[in-house]
Amino acid sequence: MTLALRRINHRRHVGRKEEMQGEKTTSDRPNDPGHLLHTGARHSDEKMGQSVVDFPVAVVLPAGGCGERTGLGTPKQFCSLLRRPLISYTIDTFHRVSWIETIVVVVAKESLDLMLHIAQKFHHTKVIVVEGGSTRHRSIFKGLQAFCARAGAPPLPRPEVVIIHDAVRPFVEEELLLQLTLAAREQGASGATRPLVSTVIAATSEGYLDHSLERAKYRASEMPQGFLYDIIYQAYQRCSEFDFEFGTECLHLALRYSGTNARLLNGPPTLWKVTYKRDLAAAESIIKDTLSMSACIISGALGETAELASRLQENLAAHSMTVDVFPCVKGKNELLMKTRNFIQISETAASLCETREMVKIFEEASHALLYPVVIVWVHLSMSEEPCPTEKGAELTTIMDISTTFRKTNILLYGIQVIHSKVPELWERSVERLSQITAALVRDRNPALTGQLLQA
Ligand SMILES: Nc1ccn([C@@H]2O[C@H](COP(=O)(O)OP(=O)(O)OP(=O)(O)O)[C@@H](O)[C@H]2O)c(=O)n1
Ligand SMILES: O=P(O)(O)OC[C@@H](O)[C@@H](O)[C@@H](O)CO
Repeated sequence: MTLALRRINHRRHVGRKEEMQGEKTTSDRPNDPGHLLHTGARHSDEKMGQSVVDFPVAVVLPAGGCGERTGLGTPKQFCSLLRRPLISYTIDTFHRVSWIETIVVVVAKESLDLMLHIAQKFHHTKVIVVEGGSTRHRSIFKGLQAFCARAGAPPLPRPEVVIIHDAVRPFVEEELLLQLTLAAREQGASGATRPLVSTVIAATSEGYLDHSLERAKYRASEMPQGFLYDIIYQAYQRCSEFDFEFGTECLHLALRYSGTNARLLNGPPTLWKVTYKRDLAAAESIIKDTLSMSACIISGALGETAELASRLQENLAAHSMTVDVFPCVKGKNELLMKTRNFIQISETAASLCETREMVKIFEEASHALLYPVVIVWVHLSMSEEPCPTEKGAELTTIMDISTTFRKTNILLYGIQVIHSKVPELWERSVERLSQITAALVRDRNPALTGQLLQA
């Protein structure tokens, strides 16, 4: 689908002076990042969702704000996490849901071209970009209007259910989307909620406590939210200027203007919204956690490298990494596509040819397009005095090919480890190798690519 750019009237976003939203809620269950991002295998939910969602579903992602509360010059939805804009992570989650047909992204006029570029660069082919409004509600309404006949642009197929989700909430689960969609189809509206962390109080105009609310009776309203398209569209058609300007709750509009009481669903702690600068760091940390949970060691067939592979596998488990070991990756393309971290152990630089072969498969499949792939090349030197010229040659090779790989988001690191005959020295080297490898996989720092580190 070509990306259609709809220039619908637009006025600049004027920062709303809303109460600062509460902090991210504390986790009432382990914040397991593993399921948040589709970093490899497709989810079985997609098949399940496809069987029950036999009606058209679309998404509207309001992304027209300027992110004033981050204090950054770039609107937070376009700030990079692991060299990819935050909004692309949110889009990708919806993009992978097979029963979602269209994703309307609503951005400020000055971000239209940038958003189109992001959609094209990261293959977000379900995306339609429209111009937003001066407030979030106005932007959402612009997004909904993309499904109506508009002068100068063909309307999009009208969905039965529309999911509205803040573009700056990157961690949303497909299972929740399915529940909200089915609830919205049945009830007319549905929304995700979380327990309140702080108590809500009302202040007098002089700045004193007027009263506080009984926290147990209230919930925090999060996103995503689902609506029968006609319900929410009618609500926005009837929405007052005050609500357009100062409102923050779509569920309220559905109740007030369409008489629809939304069904409320408990959402996971991952629904938090990136609001402040520190939330960007938190989001990147969660993405790194997700990407560094598993790895594949390619050990070659030699006894020494296989033995080191097994030691490394054991030690990386202590870094909460699930590691598979294979002598080679020939014929394992499916495995390659599910893995983001590779550790190649060899006694000679010749194995870098196999690395090149692996990277060729990644490039053909655009495997590293959305998430960086890490390759740690471990050179096991059986000689206590490695030959300096050989080491120099290896370093040059590593530096050369890592520069080429980085262009396709593949990060190649080198580590040399000397197989000392002194057991204590060898043990220490293996431990250091494990720590360096775990750190390289976890941090995915482009600055260290092409180096030959010493374990
Ligand atoms: N005129 C606006 C204002 C906000 N949003 C979007 O609504 C979502 C939630 O809003 P918020 O977190 O408040 O974003 P900003 O308005 O950008 O933040 P700030 O209030 O700090 O400026 C964001 O994805 C934001 O881009 C929008 O589409 N159009
Ligand atoms: O006020 P903000 O623009 O930061 O947040 C908008 C929404 O995310 C917020 O109102 C949720 O509680 C959903 O209704």
